Amino acid sequence: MTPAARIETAIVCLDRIAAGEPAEKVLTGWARTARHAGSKDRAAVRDHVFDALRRWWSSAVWGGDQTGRARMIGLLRAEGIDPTTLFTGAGYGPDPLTETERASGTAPEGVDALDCPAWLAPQLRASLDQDFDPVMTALQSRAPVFLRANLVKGDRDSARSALLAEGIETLPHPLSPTALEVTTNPRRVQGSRAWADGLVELQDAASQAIVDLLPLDGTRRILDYCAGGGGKALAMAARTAATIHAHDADAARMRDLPVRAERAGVQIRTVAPGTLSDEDLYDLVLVDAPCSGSGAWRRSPEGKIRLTPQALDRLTALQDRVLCEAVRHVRPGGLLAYATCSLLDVENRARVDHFSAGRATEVVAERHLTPMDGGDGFYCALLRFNP
Ligand SMILES: C[S@@+](CC[C@H](N)C(=O)[O-])C[C@H]1O[C@@H](n2cnc3c(N)ncnc32)[C@H](O)[C@@H]1O
Repeated sequence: MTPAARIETAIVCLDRIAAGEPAEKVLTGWARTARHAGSKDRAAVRDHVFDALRRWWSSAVWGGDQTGRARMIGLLRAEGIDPTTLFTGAGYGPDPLTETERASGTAPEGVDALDCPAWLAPQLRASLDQDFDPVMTALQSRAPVFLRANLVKGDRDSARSALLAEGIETLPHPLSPTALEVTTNPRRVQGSRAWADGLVELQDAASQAIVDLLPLDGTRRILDYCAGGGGKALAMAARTAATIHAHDADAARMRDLPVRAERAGVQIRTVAPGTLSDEDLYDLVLVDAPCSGSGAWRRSPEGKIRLTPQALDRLTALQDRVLCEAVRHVRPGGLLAYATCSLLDVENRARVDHFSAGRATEVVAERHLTPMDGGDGFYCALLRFNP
């Protein structure tokens, strides 16, 4: 595919996404039928689409309209590239710009320039304070690729050397003693020997830092109540000999966990939803709660355009419910860790305060991370239950 043809394909995908179809479904649907497209074409189309999602509002203002075509024109203008060099109509590329398109489009201002959903700006501003502008700016760019060195199989240096031998360069990242930032060939990681042998796992550095915060020494039984794919359960298992149980309301989300645990050389027992009883008590229960994902909008930018006030209300109600369910499994004197990848106070400290009201709990540690720290935005509070 020519560079222009990749842009034309991204335009078609963006129009379907704007009409409500999920981005992943649109991209995989296109890739399945596009026999002429090689792996570099697929990656380039995906990058165009995700760049436009991250810059949903600014690209539309630069391009002068809300269409996929205007957004791609806008992205090029924002990067200082004259769109007429690619919009020529040649080689399955987009048609030349009309007179109206040439005359339209301006530099975005205010929340549009930051690609912040206008309705959410007051809440994000209040939550982030003076970091609002730099965090929103950071969320307009792609996320770095991070790995977690698996301490069961070696240390961070040995993982680095093994990756380097396969042409993958990394740098230690200060957010966690296990974090490596991939600086060359990130797309090779999952085909590498180091990954297949379980020396490293793909995991955001902030996610690793949240696990570092958990006091695992001295714990015998840990419940990961919202385990999902098990990223945090695996990171905990690499640091402790405690028994770890992984639970999720949606059992299908834990489907790959046994294979991942085997690759990592750790043991995690999955617990089917609905099978935990009130007698199942743990020293530590982690609630990595379903949330807006606003801290991870670099990685999953579609969330930024789909979130609505109603969806946020539903999420905070769900967070309250999950906390109430999970606390039944904390032993007296045990710990409950509440985490989200959200930047919003309403999903973070406000939920902890709401939950703690009238309960004999004490917040013993709390951490807020934003993309300014290098990884995703994350929040974690550690609560002790006084018997
Ligand atoms: C943020 S994700 C977890 C990510 C995971 N801990 C990781 O590190 O990879 C939140 C998870 O909560 C689960 N969930 C939603 N409602 C739940 C509930 N009532 N009880 C338990 N899990 C729930 C979702 O299915 C989802 O997998």
